[in-house]
Amino acid sequence: MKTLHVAAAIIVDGNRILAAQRGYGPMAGGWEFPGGKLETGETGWEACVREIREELEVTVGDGCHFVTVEYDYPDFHLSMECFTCRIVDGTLHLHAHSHLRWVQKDNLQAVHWLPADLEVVEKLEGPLA
Ligand SMILES: Nc1nc2c([nH]c(=O)n2[C@H]2C[C@H](O)[C@@H](COP(=O)(O)OP(=O)(O)OP(=O)(O)O)O2)c(=O)[nH]1
Repeated sequence: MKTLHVAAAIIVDGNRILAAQRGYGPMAGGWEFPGGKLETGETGWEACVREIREELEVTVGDGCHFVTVEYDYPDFHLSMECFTCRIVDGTLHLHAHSHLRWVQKDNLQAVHWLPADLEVVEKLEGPLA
């Protein structure tokens, strides 16, 4: 089974986290942490910063590795490095998603996360997040 290497941003603003709804493809409608596939030679964090600029037109900083999710979808394996970070420059715009929503940390189940993201959400709800 092929493996997709993805970097995702857990963008934090106080008690809120940014959730993005996929607007196209087989997982359209599901909510995720914005990000995308690593390009050759990139670190996870470099890919995260690039993808967030491309998708949302903002620069993220203060990246801190939070978790790497290993998840088997029916047709591929997902290896997803997730970084907590914050917006340090720019204003949010929608390019790759249909909606954005700031979700309170204590109400993360308010949106329907993609299956691989549930592990991240559970960890964010835990005492050490
Ligand atoms: N960015 C992101 N992708 C996720 C998350 N959870 C999850 O299962 N995925 C999956 C969806 C996609 O199959 C893959 C990410 O790839 P991607 O964002 O480049 O999406 P894509 O293949 O549709 O992109 P593209 O080549 O059309 O630009 O990982 C998440 O929280 N963030």
